Amino acid sequence: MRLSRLDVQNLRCLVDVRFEPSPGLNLVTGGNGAGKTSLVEAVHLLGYGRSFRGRVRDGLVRSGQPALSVYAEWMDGQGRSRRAGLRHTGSEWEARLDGSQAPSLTELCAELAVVSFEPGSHELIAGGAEHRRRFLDWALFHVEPGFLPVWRRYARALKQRNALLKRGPAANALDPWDQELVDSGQRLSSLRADYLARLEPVLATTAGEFLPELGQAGLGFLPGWRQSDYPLADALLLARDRDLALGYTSVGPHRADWRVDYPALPGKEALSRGQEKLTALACILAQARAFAADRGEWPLVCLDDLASELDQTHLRHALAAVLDSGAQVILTATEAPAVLTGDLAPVARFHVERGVLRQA
Ligand SMILES: Nc1ncnc2c1ncn2[C@@H]1O[C@H](COP(=O)(O)OP(=O)(O)OP(=O)(O)O)[C@@H](O)[C@H]1O
Repeated sequence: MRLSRLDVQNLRCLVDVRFEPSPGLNLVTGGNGAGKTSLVEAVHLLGYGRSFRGRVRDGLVRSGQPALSVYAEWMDGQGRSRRAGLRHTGSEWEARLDGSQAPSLTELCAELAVVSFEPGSHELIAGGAEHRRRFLDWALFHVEPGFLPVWRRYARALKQRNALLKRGPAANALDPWDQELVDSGQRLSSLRADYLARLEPVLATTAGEFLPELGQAGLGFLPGWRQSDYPLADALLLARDRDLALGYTSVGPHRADWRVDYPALPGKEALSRGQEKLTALACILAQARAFAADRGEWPLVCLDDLASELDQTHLRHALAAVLDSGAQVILTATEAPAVLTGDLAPVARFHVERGVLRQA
């Protein structure tokens, strides 16, 4: 995946910016509030339909403007030129992919694979399970063609079941939706478990590069019900009275989670903030490596403000790991990190000031 052009209009402080990154390492420097993260958010928006700082309606559109727009051109793994554009008002959007109307944002996001590490990424380890489910489902969305239909079936059945639970129905009205949840949920869960099993050795290698002192990292999957005790159908039945009282479905794959285990530590609570960040970075890079192994090309790697998150040694390891693979990287920093002055890789330099980007 090689981004060659990114045009951004009216996204936070970026009024009208054109970014033409090189295929390798791109360093974007600028002072606080200059617009570095906004540039990375523009890339992320095309890859995820949202920012890592929230949804478009949460302040992504420049104040006083009706909509933002982002346009990108890139080369995919098969050497084909691709282009995509998105205009978003915060509530409504229109998107084009290779010159045609994109029927859904999902379709757009399936084409441009992006992984981002940013100052909030430690939430992947320290935050709620929704961060980790999103991480897991992003990977499956890109590498497992059967995932999206199953995920949609499950989400629809869950919505219907929850609506019935809120109304306090006759219990047997739940039966067809329980069956649908079981059929799609078991499949969803086994796709997630299989993916984590494939990711585990990649994570062990990657985490070993950053945190060798913690021993070999392992991954534990928590499917969202006590799978080792009973199947999902029984879990739903057993939870039915509680679900009726709560008004929502309390067990199932929508409550799934996963965790990173280190033999040297009793649990994730024992990680320092820096170790949380390094573990999150290892997970994100492992995910990108696993993506590359499946798809034959690396996703675009965005590393926002990485130098303020890591010490120089870890920064060098992280950049070397990504750049050795030939991935395209967008790295932002208030100042050029010292490790970039060595022989790491050729660097294309850009500078942003009050929302105006220029090649440095
Ligand atoms: N909706 C908006 N409309 C206009 N300006 C905005 C909007 N949201 C944020 N901003 C401004 O855009 C800038 C955001 O910059 P950004 O977060 O990209 O900075 P940065 O270069 O990453 O800075 P830092 O180094 O401090 O993280 C800030 O100056 C902020 O005040």
